[in-house]
Amino acid sequence: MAELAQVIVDVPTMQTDQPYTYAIPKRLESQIQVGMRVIVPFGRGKREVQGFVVGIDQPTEYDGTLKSIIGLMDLVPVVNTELLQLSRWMADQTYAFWISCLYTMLPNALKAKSHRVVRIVDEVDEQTSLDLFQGADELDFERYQNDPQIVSQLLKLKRQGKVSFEYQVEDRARVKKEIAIQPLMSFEQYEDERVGVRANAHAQQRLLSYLQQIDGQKVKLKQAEQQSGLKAGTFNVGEKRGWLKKIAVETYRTPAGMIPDDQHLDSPLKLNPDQQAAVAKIDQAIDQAQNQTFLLQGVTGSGKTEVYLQAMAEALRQGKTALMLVPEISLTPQMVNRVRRRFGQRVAVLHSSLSDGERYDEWRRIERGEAQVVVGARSAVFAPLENLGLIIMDEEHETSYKQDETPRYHARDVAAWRAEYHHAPLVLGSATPSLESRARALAGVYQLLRMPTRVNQRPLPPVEVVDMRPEMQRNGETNFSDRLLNLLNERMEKGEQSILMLNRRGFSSFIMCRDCGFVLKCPNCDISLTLHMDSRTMKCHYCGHEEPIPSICPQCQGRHIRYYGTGTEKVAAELQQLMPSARVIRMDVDTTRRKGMHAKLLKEFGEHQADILLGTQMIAKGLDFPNVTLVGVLNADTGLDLPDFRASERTFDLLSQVSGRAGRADKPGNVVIQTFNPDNYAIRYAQLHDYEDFFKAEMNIRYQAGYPPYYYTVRIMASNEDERAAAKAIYEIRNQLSVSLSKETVVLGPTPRPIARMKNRYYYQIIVKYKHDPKLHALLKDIMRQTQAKSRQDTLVSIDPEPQYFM
Ligand SMILES: Nc1ncnc2c1ncn2[C@@H]1O[C@H](COP(=O)(O)OP(=O)(O)OP(=O)(O)O)[C@@H](O)[C@H]1O
Ligand SMILES: [Zn+2]
Ligand SMILES: [Zn+2]
Repeated sequence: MAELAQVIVDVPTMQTDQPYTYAIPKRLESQIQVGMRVIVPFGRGKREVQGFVVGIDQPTEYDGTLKSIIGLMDLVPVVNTELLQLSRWMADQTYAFWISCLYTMLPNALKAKSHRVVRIVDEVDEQTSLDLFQGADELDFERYQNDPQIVSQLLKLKRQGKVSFEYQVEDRARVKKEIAIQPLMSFEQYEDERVGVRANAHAQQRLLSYLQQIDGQKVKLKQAEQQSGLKAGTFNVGEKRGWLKKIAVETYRTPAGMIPDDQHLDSPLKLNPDQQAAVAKIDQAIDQAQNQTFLLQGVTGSGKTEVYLQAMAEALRQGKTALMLVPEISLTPQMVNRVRRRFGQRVAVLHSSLSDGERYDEWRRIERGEAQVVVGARSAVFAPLENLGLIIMDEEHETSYKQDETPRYHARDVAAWRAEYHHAPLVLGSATPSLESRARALAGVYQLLRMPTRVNQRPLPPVEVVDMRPEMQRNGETNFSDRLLNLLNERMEKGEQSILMLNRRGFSSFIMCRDCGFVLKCPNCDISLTLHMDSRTMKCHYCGHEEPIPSICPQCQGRHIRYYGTGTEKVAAELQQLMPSARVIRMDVDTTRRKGMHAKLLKEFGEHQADILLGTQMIAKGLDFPNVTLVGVLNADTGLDLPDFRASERTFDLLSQVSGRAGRADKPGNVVIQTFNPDNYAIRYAQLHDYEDFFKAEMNIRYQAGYPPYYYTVRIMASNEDERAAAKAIYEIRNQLSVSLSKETVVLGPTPRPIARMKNRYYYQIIVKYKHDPKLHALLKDIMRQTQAKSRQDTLVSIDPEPQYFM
């Protein structure tokens, strides 16, 4: 009789996606649990891999041929029952491997790295032992793998059967330890010790008093030094005298901006009637554990965040937990602090600028129930909160909620799954809901909650659209219309601030030869290289290729190379010329790359250390600066003519969001949108703050063209270094689909992908549009299975349900 475990192994080349059965050795029987990571032998040889226990069977008879689990990596499960179920569902929905879904849920620190070691298995001569292995019985192969001499020596030993190559799983999650002191005596005993200490040995006397004072408690050494005013040396003396001992205690790395214990918390604001109505509806659903989805459609500055905060407070009052998702770029310190000042220590924050260690610490605080409120970007949707009472997704229309690599999940779907699991409400909030969500609200699937006006009846700012064509004829090439310049100067004089946005979606600075028109392109990909002035190089944003800026045209050897495109740098330079006394903060990928810079720049702007904040899309969302009364959009057009049916929706969203940054407090605001397409409907409706009419117009276009939300879409891509092979693969898939799919389903393509070559691979794609096709899911799973099995032929196939981009 033996117990058996079902294990999903971490083998990237795995052809199947099924759990493997392993025997549980007697010594592990009492410890092993579902959701733990284990180390198991896999395949031939001594290869050891990591795996997840996804099931434990009843004890059964077995014939003894099964391999046994080698060891446990965890003392407690890292994935609970809920997340285990979720991972399985996600694998099915996104056509991904179960193991990748499991890993996606865990913080990086818990993702194991397979590590190779060389172990001596038979006697080797002394010389070898000393030279190669330094007397030890194994060596770290990763360190020597690039030394051909050592490698060949090792290979020789291997042929002689003296060493084995092994895979070892190394756990990267390192708990941070700190030194603490532990008093060893009772109050009276310390009193007795005083006798043996000279009266003028003040430090030691003080230490004794301090130890009496802390009354047997462990105190971190740093803290003890602060509290007692004593130096580390005195504690060493205390240790020698047996008064205390030093121990290592587990500690959390503190992410910047952490609220200290004694911080006073903000009290909730008094809600206006719209907010009150929304909160009441959500609270009711929390109290009754109803799995209702709400669409909170509130204009910019209508106080959606306050609604979220008060609804979360209700969940906590009910003894439950709350999860709030926001797009990465609106996860600003301003926003995080707003939540922290409301809920203090109960908040955990998960965002991408945390180090692996910090993220792991936050994750553990959640997992242990120490944090009951979680705020975070996309992957925070997997936060191991138990007893969820409410999930919020702010800016629900944001495309960054969809992961664009496998597993290609949409956080909105995952959130909906979890809300259902916990019988909890889900609140989707936005000033410009996605067409999909708004259509569901229209159909009654979601409950619509509206907040059509700004807090305190402040008006939405008037928006002017400036046609840049006559401006260019008048003033030559410029990024600033006369109107925008006038307003900028006026704000400066009044001591008010402005935000300028440079729309850079699908757009970059590049160089072109004026003589022959040559554009420098990436040698591996089908796109032009981007100019980076800070590193003085040309970079490819897809594959990372980098080369020096040419001074001579590689094609015609001419010397007239021109810089094209309006990078923020160039705009900042022009602005400085036009307004020499303006203080400008530039915010883009380059100036915010260093950790903490994003926060620092926003803080400076908030403190009015600058008059103008000039930035890319990253400044469009979430910022709430009362002194900002002017917003300028320098180029509304980029992005409008991308080959993507969502281009207009994105432009409308972006313009509405950024306009919403103006005039949020007492002073009224203005918005100027510069464009070469003043008649475009997305720009027109954004000018009028008219979501409803934009929605109608756009829905009509989607209906005509048969796009979401009228149809669902799946994109299937095949890539290969050999272009013909990629094309052949996609044609085969297409043929396979066409014979089985329903009449209503449309297959578009095959076509080369708009960016046809990336990292030296050619891409071909088809788009499947369908309304209801019962066979499609199974067919796609088949295709995935077949193509994985054929992966030796170097063709990669990916299946992307509801793609957000078609580039
Ligand atoms: N009931 C209220 N009373 C007074 N002020 C409020 C109230 N609710 C919100 N505010 C304030 O109004 C401002 C705008 O609110 P908030 O940032 O929550 O709006 P929002 O709808 O989330 O905006 P956006 O979508 O533009 O980011 C904030 O400064 C907030 O503190
Ligand atoms: Zn040239
Ligand atoms: Zn490239």
